[in-house]
Amino acid sequence: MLRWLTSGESHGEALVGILEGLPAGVEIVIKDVQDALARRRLGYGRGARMKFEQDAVRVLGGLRHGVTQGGPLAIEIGNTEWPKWVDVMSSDPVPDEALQIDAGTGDAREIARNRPLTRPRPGHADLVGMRKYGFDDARPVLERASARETATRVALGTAAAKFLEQALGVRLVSHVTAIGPVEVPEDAALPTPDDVAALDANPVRCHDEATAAAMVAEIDDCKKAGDTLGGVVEVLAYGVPTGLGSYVHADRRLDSRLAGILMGIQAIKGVEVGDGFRTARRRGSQAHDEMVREDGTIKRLSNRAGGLEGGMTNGETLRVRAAMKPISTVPRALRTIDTASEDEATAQHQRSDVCAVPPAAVVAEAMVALVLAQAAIEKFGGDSVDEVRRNAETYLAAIPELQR
Ligand SMILES: Cc1cc2nc3c(=O)[nH]c(=O)nc-3n(C[C@H](O)[C@H](O)[C@H](O)COP(=O)(O)O)c2cc1C
Ligand SMILES: C=C(O[C@@H]1CC(C(=O)O)=C[C@@H](OP(=O)(O)O)[C@H]1O)C(=O)O
Repeated sequence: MLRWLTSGESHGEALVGILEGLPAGVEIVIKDVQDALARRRLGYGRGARMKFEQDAVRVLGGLRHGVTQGGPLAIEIGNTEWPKWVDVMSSDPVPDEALQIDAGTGDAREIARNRPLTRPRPGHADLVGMRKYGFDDARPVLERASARETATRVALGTAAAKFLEQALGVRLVSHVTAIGPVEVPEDAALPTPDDVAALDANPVRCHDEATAAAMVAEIDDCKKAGDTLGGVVEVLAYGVPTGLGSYVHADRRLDSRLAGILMGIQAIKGVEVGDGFRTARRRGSQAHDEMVREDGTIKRLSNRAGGLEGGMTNGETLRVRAAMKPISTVPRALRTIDTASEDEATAQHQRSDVCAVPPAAVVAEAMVALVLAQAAIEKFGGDSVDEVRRNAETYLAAIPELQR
């Protein structure tokens, strides 16, 4: 069984992630995690914080000499913003004076940091979190609801992706298919693992050059207007063995597990598998993937299902999409209320991303890697990479000739 947990706040000292159940023998070095985190920081439209903060990675357990040992993998990502937040986010109580900055002479940013947040921002967890956990300050809500936490998911997802590649030859690709109203044409070629370096280098992680340029222009336009944008990301997994997931029960279906995990990313509001909602508008003859036998093996004439039938991988490329809502902290401040008075208010905005769709693609890729690794370990078992590989080969070799 593969499971994971994350802990930590956006402006706390560090985030921590634990991945338990990863087989021994996965080759991974700290630089792999740093590189993955660097990819998550990329993207045109990201806010000021991405420019000055670094992800300070430490591996605290589970890895020895660049090889996983079978025990829980523990990764710490230090927030280099921490020195500014030592008092506000202190785990031990601090004297009141530590948080009181002179309103006349103090630094405006510091005053804003220290003051209780009583103007909940529409689109964020602020108001409901205050009600639910009994806070009169939205600070603790936003600290944990923040997508800063996705850094930990990407770190853990890196280990899952290394396992998938080394044990099964699976390779993942993530890209952006829409930013606001600007979309990649429906018939555009899908990126492959060979395109990953070019996607990393593209400012909006888009495979189609003309669309990428239009996306950048849309972000510029939106920024000028004091507004924010969402979009759509797609994750592709190449080389996934057939038979991960199951049709026998709802919670064992791989499509339900992928949808759940992708919806668990902050700001994701919809998930599509394969052609997704477009399939619903087609007739059956145009919706499914016909099979023919070619050179002794089964070949599909299309991949509209996105590599999933009956909640199981069918051996075709896995293809899932996630739709992200526009960033909630809108510079052109939205109306809100004040929980400390009856005054009308506008939501606080200091700094924020205008568009975080490119990093959301990297986060979605990490989440798909974790779910696929989990499903692969369930299907094949094994305590080491070699054992998982052997078990997978034996299973695949036992599939009757006429079903291959
Ligand atoms: C990679 C990433 C970066 C984000 N950056 C911001 C940001 O800078 N400002 C903001 O208001 N929301 C940002 N968000 C979105 C918020 O965290 C999210 O809208 C908020 O948690 C509420 O969304 P929910 O209703 O889906 O939880 C980001 C989301 C992701 C995935
Ligand atoms: C720090 C990250 O993303 C943050 C996610 C986020 C939010 O509200 O979700 C708000 C912003 O942080 P702040 O409010 O401190 O400016 C982003 O920078 C990150 O992705 O590493």
